[in-house]
Amino acid sequence: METIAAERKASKLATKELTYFLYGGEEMVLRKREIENAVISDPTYDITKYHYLTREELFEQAVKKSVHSITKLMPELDILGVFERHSLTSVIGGENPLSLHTDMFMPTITGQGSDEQQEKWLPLATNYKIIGCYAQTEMGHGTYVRGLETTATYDPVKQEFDIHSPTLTSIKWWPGTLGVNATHAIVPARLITKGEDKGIHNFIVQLRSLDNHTAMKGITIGDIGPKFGYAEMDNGFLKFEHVRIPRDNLLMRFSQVLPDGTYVRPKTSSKLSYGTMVLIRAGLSKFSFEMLSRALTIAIRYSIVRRQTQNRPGEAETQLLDYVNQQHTLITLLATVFGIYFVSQDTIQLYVKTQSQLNEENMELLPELHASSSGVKAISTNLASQGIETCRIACGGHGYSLSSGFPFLYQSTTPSMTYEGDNNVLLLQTARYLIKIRKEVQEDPSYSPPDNVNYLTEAVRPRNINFRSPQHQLALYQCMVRACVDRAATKVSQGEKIGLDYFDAWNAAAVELIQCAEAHTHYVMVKSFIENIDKEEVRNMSPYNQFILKCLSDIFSLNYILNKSGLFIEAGAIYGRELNEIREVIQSQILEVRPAAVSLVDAFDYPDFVLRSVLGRKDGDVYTAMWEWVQHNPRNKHKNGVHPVYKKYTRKLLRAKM
Ligand SMILES: CC(C)(COP(=O)(O)OP(=O)(O)OC[C@H]1O[C@@H](n2cnc3c(N)ncnc32)[C@H](O)[C@@H]1OP(=O)(O)O)[C@@H](O)C(=O)NCCC(=O)NCCSC(=O)/C=C/CC(=O)O
Ligand SMILES: Cc1cc2nc3c(=O)[nH]c(=O)nc-3n(C[C@H](O)[C@H](O)[C@H](O)COP(=O)(O)OP(=O)(O)OC[C@H]3O[C@@H](n4cnc5c(N)ncnc54)[C@H](O)[C@@H]3O)c2cc1C
Repeated sequence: METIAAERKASKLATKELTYFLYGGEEMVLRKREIENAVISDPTYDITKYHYLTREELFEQAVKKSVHSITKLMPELDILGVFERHSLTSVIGGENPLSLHTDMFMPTITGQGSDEQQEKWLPLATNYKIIGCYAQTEMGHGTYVRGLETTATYDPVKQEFDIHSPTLTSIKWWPGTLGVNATHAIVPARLITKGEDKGIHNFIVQLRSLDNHTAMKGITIGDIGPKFGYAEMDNGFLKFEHVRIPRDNLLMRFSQVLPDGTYVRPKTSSKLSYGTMVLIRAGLSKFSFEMLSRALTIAIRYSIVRRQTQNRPGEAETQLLDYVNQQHTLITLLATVFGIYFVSQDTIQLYVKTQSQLNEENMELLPELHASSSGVKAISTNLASQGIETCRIACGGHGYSLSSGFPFLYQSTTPSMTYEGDNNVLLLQTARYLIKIRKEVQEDPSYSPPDNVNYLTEAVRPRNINFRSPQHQLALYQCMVRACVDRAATKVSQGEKIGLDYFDAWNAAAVELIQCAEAHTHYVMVKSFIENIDKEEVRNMSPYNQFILKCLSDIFSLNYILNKSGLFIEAGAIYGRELNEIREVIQSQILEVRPAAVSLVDAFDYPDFVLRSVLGRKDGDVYTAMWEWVQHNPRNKHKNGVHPVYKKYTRKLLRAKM
């Protein structure tokens, strides 16, 4: 305990200043803490036995907490804003089984419902008179949205849609909040009118009775069973047998079906019906930051408290975080988590800007938003999931205990690599955009690419390279990414030249395409980090805080160059003989950050209650906490300390004559 206190005392980081920066100011932090304290002091949210609960107990407790927070805490705390709602959800922790209602059901109505439809449905949803979910994925299709099989056939006589699951594979499968709690769903289905298939459109369908919650006529519904994690979420299945809904349950902001069945196409883009997925993708980079920063808070604090091996006679055993390998592992991840933070801020800003333009029917930024949100979602969820597992491994055996907090963080983060669009598929979407921009640059000399794709016209290796220079780092990335995009585009065109059709040529280049999208997204993240720490808000910070952020930026930028040095060398950006210098810069910056490590994770401002970790306690009293935690283990609670399996099985073995 004294070690971590001593490290805090010795750290020169202005922790509070960094916390206020990360959360958007003192007022936000104080409000966050007010909400946290209200939850922590409410016995409904007690987590003492959390890790010992069964799957059904976890689910029931999660629903209880979710309903309690909606009915009691939100009114009491006058919670209205997104930040406050997020603070409440974060401190309650676990999966919020009703989250798809606010995260996807309501935003879809807001984004794709007509004014009349919003007036009808949003008050019901806001006041929880209905509970919604987003039922897009089917047993046979998740990625291929255009291939969804559920049909919505228009009947002009009754002015209704007939919603039907024509095949086994068309059964909706995976949607959260669906299995037990939802009364309604957004159902993407094939709109068929006048015998013509108009493609996927979004419909509102009632699933369960508002009187007794039984399934509506023609609906078969339930929970899909145990998963890798997500025990508190009722991911469900949903089968339609010619379910009838009124015509105006088709969300009609962009396209309509008239009473006689005439289809009115969207004036702008059919892809606006994908808008909710883009919204969630934009937010998943912030989610990735939160989950990885929690894991790092646990791992860094434990690595300061934990000592292992006496390396000099008469001296104390060495702190884990004083082993250079441990420093390299965790401090490069600290750099990564700040990289994710900055790019998540930029992505959300791009989403808001695009959304306001879309409201004026200006589609200009939509392609860039789709490409950027796809790439950033893919890379940030990859980095967070892998980073959490790395943090666990860095904490040895105790990291593998549920009491460490890592297993929950990992099982709660890793599905984000799949949901809201599989990461490979999304990176291919980013690649599609890059190849298209490159084509425009080649065909139109007057065309200037978007700022984040500027390497297509600006990539030059600087003379007398200085690896500590942000501008030089960016120039190296520009050379590398340009080469990756050229390589992928060349492979596609080579395929076409030998007579492959578009799909085969594209598919043959899939690995290079994903690689160029990944490289581009890392460039975007490095650029975001460098540009954000050069902004006035950071420049007004204490000099030491600025210095540490610059060290982290260098580490984030250079560590990727080191790990992907083959791409940079192949692009002529760096030479093999320069790798040692890069290693030395990284190592020196890690050593600069080491004394500030405990304060950097303190700045994330997670109460122990949120971390749910005996290893990550702020006071560092790990072993006491571990001993207290095991007292709750039901397996140790049997009479005389003898588990029933002894009498049932083990005793026979011990007494058998073999
Ligand atoms: C993979 C996708 C995007 C393919 O969509 P598709 O319609 O087949 O389009 P194309 O690949 O042919 O591209 C045509 C054109 O459209 C542009 N585009 C595609 N998507 C968007 C978009 N969202 N916004 C704007 N523009 C878009 C694309 O760039 C092309 O433009 P060109 O100019 O190049 O022609 C699609 O099938 C897809 O998104 N698949 C993933 C499905 C998914 O994300 N499912 C999530 C379900 S909800 C969920 O998982 C919930 C989880 C719970 C939780 O979050 O807690
Ligand atoms: C925890 C969790 C919660 C979820 N919640 C919801 C929800 O609330 N609502 C909802 O509608 N859905 C939900 N989903 C479903 C999720 O959106 C889908 O699983 C996801 O879109 C991936 O689709 P898929 O499972 O069909 O995978 P597939 O599309 O079968 O992909 C499998 C693999 O094939 C590769 N692949 C597939 N297509 C291509 C291609 N075109 N090019 C290259 N490679 C390809 C992918 O890279 C991937 O690795 C959830 C899923 C999970 C795990």
